[in-house]
Amino acid sequence: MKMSVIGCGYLGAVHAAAMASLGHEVVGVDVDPAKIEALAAGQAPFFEPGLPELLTENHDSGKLRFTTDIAEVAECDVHFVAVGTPQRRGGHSADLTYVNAAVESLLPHLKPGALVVGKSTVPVGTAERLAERIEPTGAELAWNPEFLREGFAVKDTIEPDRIVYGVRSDRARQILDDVYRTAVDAGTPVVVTDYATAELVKTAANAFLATKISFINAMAEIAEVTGADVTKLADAIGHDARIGRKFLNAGVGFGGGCLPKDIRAFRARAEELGRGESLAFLKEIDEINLRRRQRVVDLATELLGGSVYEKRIAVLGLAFKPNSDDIRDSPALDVAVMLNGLGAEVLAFDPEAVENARRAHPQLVYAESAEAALKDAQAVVLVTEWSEFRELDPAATAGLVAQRLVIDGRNVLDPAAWQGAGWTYAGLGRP
Ligand SMILES: NC(=O)c1ccc[n+]([C@@H]2O[C@H](COP(=O)([O-])OP(=O)(O)OC[C@H]3O[C@@H](n4cnc5c(N)ncnc54)[C@H](O)[C@@H]3O)[C@@H](O)[C@H]2O)c1
Ligand SMILES: O=c1ccn([C@@H]2O[C@H](COP(=O)(O)OP(=O)(O)O[C@H]3O[C@H](CO)[C@@H](O)[C@H](O)[C@H]3O)[C@@H](O)[C@H]2O)c(=O)[nH]1
Repeated sequence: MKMSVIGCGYLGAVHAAAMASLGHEVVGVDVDPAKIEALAAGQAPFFEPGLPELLTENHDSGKLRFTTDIAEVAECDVHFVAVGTPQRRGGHSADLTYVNAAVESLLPHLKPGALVVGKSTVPVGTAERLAERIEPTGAELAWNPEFLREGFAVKDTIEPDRIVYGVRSDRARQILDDVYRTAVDAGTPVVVTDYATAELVKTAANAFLATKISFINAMAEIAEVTGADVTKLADAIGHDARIGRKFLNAGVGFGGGCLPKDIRAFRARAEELGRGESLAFLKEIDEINLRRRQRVVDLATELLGGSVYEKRIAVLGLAFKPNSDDIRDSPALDVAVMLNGLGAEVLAFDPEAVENARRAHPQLVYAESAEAALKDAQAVVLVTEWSEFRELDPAATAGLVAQRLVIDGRNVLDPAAWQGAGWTYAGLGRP
């Protein structure tokens, strides 16, 4: 099948490459010439495991090409819309400028019978409105939210755990079945529904995940004043299959280009719909989450004798999570910026995110390696749980620092091992 992917960011680039590897003929379109230039040369413009291989493979087979010229999509039967829906400046709602612009740019190039497929995360009601623009051209709209996780994006796209179609016709459903033939034939659950439900499934899923993380972080806050261990608590409640252990890792909290903005936009949309009270709890979820960043800074202050001013602090991690170079709303970067703002001599390192962090925060000092960041540090703050940080040897690391103080913002180090090597260890919600 011939298809286009409009918007080749974290979601769109992976989607385009994955669709090509499933045998489709794909053209990826983006308004950013630098991104398109990299992708057209078979290079991933961001860090995502498995993406470079997929791009090279499909580039060589001729199944995948990239362009900034929207007119090149005219032959396509299916058009995925995967542009960004960031938080609106100065507000909480989603900025739909890019979705609207992408759809408007597509309209003159849609052939009758073409299917436009919304993948971006949008406020409920958006698809209904966009359909009014698309249907007069003889094309149709479907909403097909995406659930991939950064760091696992290739696998999540090729082998999703479920597929959701919001459709208005059986024909649209059949086209989507053909798009996802490999997964459908492998028995992947497919939920076929209307636009509003499809849009809501996505925001509800992210709201639930955010709630689960903030729930355990609220337990961490209680653990901190009672001497309890939130990691043991998570293990114990997680053994209950109705609760489950996943997404119960307490720490510096959630960030990234999705969870924070999606819960805010969901709440804003509920307010517009006159149901603000239904999602009022998401404000608490957001606040608990942001408090955890402050908690790391407060711990550093307390353990460094009441002030971080002119204290040398190694910050390990800048990306919002490991296996990603994404720094959007990153708790790790936020902690580095807060410490720096308090006058600490921060030396930050991340295996993949330094370049992005440097562009956003040139005032920070970045190290070339974890060892370089640790050198002469008076405190070590681990805020993104890359495996190279989890595997640090406390005895060897002790030789690099000026003072053996580690704040484990992700609760991934073994407190006994670090304490055994002479370190003061502080986790979040664990003694
Ligand atoms: N990143 C993820 O893991 C993920 C997962 C599921 C859903 N989503 C959703 O997918 C959407 C995209 O997210 P992302 O993380 O890829 O964002 P992103 O900012 O990385 O990418 C968006 C891309 O769209 C391009 N763009 C903007 N306007 C355009 C236009 N008119 N025509 C063509 N291209 C245009 C931008 O240049 C950019 O490359 C969002 O709605 C997000 O919530 C993201
Ligand atoms: O127990 C946990 C699990 C995650 N996190 C943090 O939560 C954030 C989000 O993690 P994750 O959900 O793995 O990352 P994303 O790639 O942003 O994926 C989320 O957002 C995507 C975009 O909407 C969805 O497609 C995915 O299904 C959804 O998991 C990160 O900062 C993690 O460090 C925790 O603090 N504790």
